[in-house]
Amino acid sequence: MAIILVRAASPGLSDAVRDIHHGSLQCSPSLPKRRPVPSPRRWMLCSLRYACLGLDPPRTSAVYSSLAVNPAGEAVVSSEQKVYDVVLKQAALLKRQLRTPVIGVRPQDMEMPRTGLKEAYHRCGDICEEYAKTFYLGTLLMTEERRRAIWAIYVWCRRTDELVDGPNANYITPTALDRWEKRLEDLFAGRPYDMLDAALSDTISRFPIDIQPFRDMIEGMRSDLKKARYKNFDELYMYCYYVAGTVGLMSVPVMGIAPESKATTESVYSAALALGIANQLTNILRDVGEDARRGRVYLPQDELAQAGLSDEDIFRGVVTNRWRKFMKQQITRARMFFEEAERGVTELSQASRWPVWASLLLYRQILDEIEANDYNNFTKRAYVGKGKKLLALPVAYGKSLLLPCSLRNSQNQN
Ligand SMILES: CC(C)=CCC/C(C)=C/CC/C(C)=C/CC/C(C)=C/[C@@H]1[C@@H](COP(=O)(O)OP(=O)(O)O)[C@]1(C)CC/C=C(\C)CC/C=C(\C)CCC=C(C)C
Ligand SMILES: [Mn+2]
Repeated sequence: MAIILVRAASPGLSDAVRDIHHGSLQCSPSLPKRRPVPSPRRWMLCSLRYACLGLDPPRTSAVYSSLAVNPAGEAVVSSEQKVYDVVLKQAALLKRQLRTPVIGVRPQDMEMPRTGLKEAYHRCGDICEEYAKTFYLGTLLMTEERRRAIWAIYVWCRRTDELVDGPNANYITPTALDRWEKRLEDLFAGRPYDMLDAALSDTISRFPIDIQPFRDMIEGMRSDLKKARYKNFDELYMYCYYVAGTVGLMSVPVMGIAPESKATTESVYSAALALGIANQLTNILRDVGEDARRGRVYLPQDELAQAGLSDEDIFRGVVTNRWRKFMKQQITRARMFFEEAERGVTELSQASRWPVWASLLLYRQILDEIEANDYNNFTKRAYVGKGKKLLALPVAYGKSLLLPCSLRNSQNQN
């Protein structure tokens, strides 16, 4: 049996990789079963996305409908529908837990003095500041408890990403990810392995956070280990949910919904999911050249083919009119997800809105920079300059003062 210790020293990100590499923890991951629930709203959204892009929705893929037919003629559930089921489940859990708060493992019950916990959160804040300075600044406006919780979640996500994207990525195996998942289960059970885990363990005892988005992020890292191509947008959507949509779902219970908001919990979760998807699509469009040099093409293969492009064009890295046209479509789609997300930000509790607006505005500007670079994302990294970054902060602050959309709409109706 594994003995789990809370380490006294403060570990860095690379320690996490080493720990799970040398650790002896095992587990058999079990993904929750998903139920196909056709939803007219999702169907409309998906078909709209295709129509606006001027793309033919491939008949063999399930992108534009909640239920579709695969090449073998079987009915399949689209990724958007599968993920929407997760959204519904998370929203239901949040509503239930807010009605009957469960007393979890409180910090005082854990075998770590309060000063240790303080130090753990402090370290999470430092890591967050080091890796995501603007976002860290935004969190400073949040209440202390929420800010620390977001730092702890950020650090867990960053460590998870670092496993497959960091300097030791070549040594990471599916077994190592299984061990990371076992560690996750342990910290959810109040048995953190190190001090950074302890901060998250404390956070999940204070906020109604579910384990599923965390498990799903690890699943995304598993897929990164074995998959370097995406047949269509349906496959890419699932990947984006795993590695980024999950972040949105993890964050909502901490950020909180404004007490005056009239929006449904599901719609706020949907917006959070959309922001994660939008960010990840943007990240993929920014990093086309960098990813290609690692042998990875995240862009949907069928859409590349429809545009008369192939992997070879990407490896060659020459900006042609075909490429520009293709990129315009991809950018349009990413912007649609940002638009969907915008509606949800205003529904968050007032103090949480600023960092989310800031990150939305800043990340979306990367798309403008790709355009400004004449779509050369092969050799030029789209980068938002300091001036524009600084300007986004007061704009985000102004937006965070607006009343929730749901309230404005209901006032207009009265
Ligand atoms: C305020 C805010 C943004 C809170 C989220 C904080 C948080 C917990 C972030 C974790 C991010 C993270 C480390 C994810 C791991 C996987 C990963 C790296 C995903 C990519 C992020 C960008 O990273 P970067 O540019 O550094 O990429 P490289 O590694 O260099 O390639 C992603 C593109 C995804 C990030 C996704 C989000 C930040 C989701 C944000 C959504 C919300 C906070 C929900 C807000 C609520 C509503 C209602 C809209
Ligand atoms: Mn990237």
